[in-house]
Amino acid sequence: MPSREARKSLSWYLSAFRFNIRILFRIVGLLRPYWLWAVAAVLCLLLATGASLAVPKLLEWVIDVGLRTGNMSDLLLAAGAILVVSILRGVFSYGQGYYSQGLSNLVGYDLRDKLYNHLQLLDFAFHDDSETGQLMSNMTVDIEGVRNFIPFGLLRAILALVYFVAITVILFLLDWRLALVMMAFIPFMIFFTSRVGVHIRPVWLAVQRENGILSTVMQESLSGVRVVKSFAREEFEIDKFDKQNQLLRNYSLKAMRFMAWNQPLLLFALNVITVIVVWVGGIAVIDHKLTIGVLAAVVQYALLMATPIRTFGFMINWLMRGLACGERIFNILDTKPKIQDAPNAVELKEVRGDIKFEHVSFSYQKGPEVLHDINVDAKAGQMVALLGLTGSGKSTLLHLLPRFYDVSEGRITVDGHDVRDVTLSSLRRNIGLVLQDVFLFNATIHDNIAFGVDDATREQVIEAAKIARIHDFIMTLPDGYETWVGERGVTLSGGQKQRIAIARTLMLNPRILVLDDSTSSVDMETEYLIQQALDAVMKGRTTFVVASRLRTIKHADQILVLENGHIVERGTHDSLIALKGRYARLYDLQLRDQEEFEERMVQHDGTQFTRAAREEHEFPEREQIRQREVTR
Ligand SMILES: Nc1ncnc2c1ncn2[C@@H]1O[C@H](COP(=O)(O)OP(=O)(O)OP(=O)(O)O)[C@@H](O)[C@H]1O
Repeated sequence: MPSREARKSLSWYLSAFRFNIRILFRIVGLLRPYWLWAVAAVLCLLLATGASLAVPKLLEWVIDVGLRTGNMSDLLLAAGAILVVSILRGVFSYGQGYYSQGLSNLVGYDLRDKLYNHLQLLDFAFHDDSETGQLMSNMTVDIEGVRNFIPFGLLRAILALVYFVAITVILFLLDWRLALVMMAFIPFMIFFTSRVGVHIRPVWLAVQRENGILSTVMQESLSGVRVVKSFAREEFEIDKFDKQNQLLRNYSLKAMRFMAWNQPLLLFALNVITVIVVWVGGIAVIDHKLTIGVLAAVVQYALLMATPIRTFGFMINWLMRGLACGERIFNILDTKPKIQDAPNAVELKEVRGDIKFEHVSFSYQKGPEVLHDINVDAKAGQMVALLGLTGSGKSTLLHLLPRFYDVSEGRITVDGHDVRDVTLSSLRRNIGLVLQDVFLFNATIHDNIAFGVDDATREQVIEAAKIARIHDFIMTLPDGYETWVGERGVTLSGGQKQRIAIARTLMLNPRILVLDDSTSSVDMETEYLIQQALDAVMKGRTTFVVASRLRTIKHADQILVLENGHIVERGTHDSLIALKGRYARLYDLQLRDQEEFEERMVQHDGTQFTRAAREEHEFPEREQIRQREVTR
């Protein structure tokens, strides 16, 4: 009866084996669309193997027949046959390399597409939890791992197996006693290979994981390079990268150490056994029980056995690496987006824009509830402004409308349709978004504005840019609309980026607008332009806006004041001021100085301010308001 420990470890091995086999079958399944390539690769592989295995047999014939009879024509025939077989072997080896590499590239291409498409479909919740660097590493290093596994792991495994079985059969046909001696090698091979396989698999998983972390470190410090430099933390970042790089190097070296041991041990065991074969065979030749030709062929085949053995040692590494990479890729592919079309979802057509939040509560994944029993009734064309301290849940509320996340309780309707009952594409097509963190693509201004619309004309783009009050600025650039916006739009200011984002949203001509308008850090002139752009965009559309500008808030049909995820006050500007509650206090604290400044702005020509006027406006009055708030 095996001990409990042994049983436990046996069952662990079995379940690990089953798990690996499942991944292996899934990787093999990736070959299905290219089965002809796979068949061609295996066929070439078999023929190349057959050709190389024929050579020792021909050699035996040369020795035992050609040399003994001294017949020149027999010798020439044998030499010619060896030449032809060698040429064939070269041709088939080329075919095998061509088809197996082709196959691996085709599978790599497919897998990259599949993974990328899936990443595009996965919801916000998945991306909230994922690191960009890990995903980049999945897309590159892991796919390479699976791709390389096909020629170097899978096809070589077949090659090694075919070689091994064929040589064994030939050895038995040549001399079964010597073949039996050779078979003593098999237990060594199984022992060494499985040991290496078991140990190297977690090491490769660690290598892939650390690779992902390294990508994350790199991606973060490069995209945050301005923060790094402004805090003079270059040394810290270099050190962080170096530590992670060392970790990756150590794991890679560990994997190589396992590898490096495996092959020499296997080859040593094979050589010892070959010596025994020569010794046993030599005695048989001396006793005239065996011809020299047969012994020479047996020794040749024993030496040829080194090829599959070397391949086994090598292939186990690619196999385990491929399985580790496959596991990471399939983990993503198996993640189902939680936000997707219901089976009987309908198209949202001819949207009027009536929006209702009915008893909506929401929490992120397993976190605490951040919105509690939210009720909003926005009629088509109305503007709803959200106001509240930071972290009160304003952005979260906006994100529920286009179904970036699904409500935990209650429902949200557009024209009476629950947003979960309509198709995501039709819902999002009708909702224009300008979010807090404006993201521009590494493309021209034209392409950035036209992003949501296929085949948008330059006229349409210019029209949108004019409404968004960005056209005049674009025309001052040497390349105009063809100006290349750098990665993340770094060549533009915050206010310019925001207006391009507004133009991009305008291109969609949506009936519903969601604006997370928190660009409070721009200068007054830009602020004025953004305000004009927003006014133009909101006209005639149902708008939900997180507003920091008084004009927006004052003109809202409904103002919702949020506090810790609750709507604590609602109404129009005047009714809420009269209420003298939280809104009135926020107004005093944040907005009143804007109003007074706007009044003065009208006296100046609306857009131009002197620095003195701005300072005179901003500091003393804001200070007085704060004083009022403190003494209240
Ligand atoms: N992706 C997320 N995962 C988990 N919690 C989140 C996530 N986004 C926001 N939260 C939490 O939800 C709460 C509400 O955040 P939200 O961003 O909606 O506030 P906000 O009012 O828009 O703040 P701000 O004015 O600063 O943008 C906060 O406690 C925040 O920590």
